[in-house]
Amino acid sequence: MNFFDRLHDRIRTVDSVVSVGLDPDPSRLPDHLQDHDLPRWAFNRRIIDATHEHAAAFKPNAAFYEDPDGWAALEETIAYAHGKDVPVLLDAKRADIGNTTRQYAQLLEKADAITVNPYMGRDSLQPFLSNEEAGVFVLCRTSNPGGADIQDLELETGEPVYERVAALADLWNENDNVGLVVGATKPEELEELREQVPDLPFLVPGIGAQGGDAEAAVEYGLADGVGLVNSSRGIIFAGEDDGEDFARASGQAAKRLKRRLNQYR
Ligand SMILES: O=C(O)c1cc(=O)[nH]c(=O)n1[C@@H]1O[C@H](COP(=O)(O)O)[C@@H](O)[C@H]1O
Repeated sequence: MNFFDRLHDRIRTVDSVVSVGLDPDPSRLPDHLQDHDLPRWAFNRRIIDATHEHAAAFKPNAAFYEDPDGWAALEETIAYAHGKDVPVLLDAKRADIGNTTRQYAQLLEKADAITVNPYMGRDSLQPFLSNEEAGVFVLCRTSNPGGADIQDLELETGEPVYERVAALADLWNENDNVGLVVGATKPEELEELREQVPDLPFLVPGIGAQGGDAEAAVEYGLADGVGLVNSSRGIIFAGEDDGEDFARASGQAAKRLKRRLNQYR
């Protein structure tokens, strides 16, 4: 079954478009987990237990796992999320020349979807795009201030680079498996892009810790009701000062976000 069909079912089941970002910054993990063999996995397991009922997806960012223990923690995390029937979007932002990107594409043997970087063009994404089962979210207009440096540059045609990326992603969507990443900090761009590519679901990060616009994220992020609005630190570190009880606040934060976003659906 295609990723977006699975995501559609998951959104219906939990009545939520919340993506819970699993970005377990080691310096912020609770003290009592530091002695665990794999503290990031111990942390994620408790976060998953507390939040899965409100999660349309979990989104681990690969940056928090790129070391031997990290990969082990990531594998455990993905398997555990799948055990709770929650799809996993690996935020890896990958792409490279053909033989290299074919290796990267193996990441999709574990995760259900991935974020990719369009900078190197279609062939650098082909192994991801050819995987009909997997979701491929193409970075389009990112939430960070420096996103403007390249993405907002005007082309000879007058369109900004991010709009060209959206048009290309639409062309690359031969298997109905492509979405865009558009930051909630860019509500006007979200609106324009929704009009430009009405069929592509968006992953919208940048609410919570980055202060983006939750209403615009929902109003423009969803295509036929399908899309994801992500919060990472705002959920997983909600109980940072609560010691052993830290995960309860995460569950509450995920539920609050779900309700807030549902007001706009
Ligand atoms: O691809 C992403 O998910 C992403 C794109 C973007 O434009 N901005 C952005 O913040 N992200 C990711 O979304 C998450 C945001 O985390 P919080 O700011 O803690 O909610 C991080 O994992 C970022 O890497």
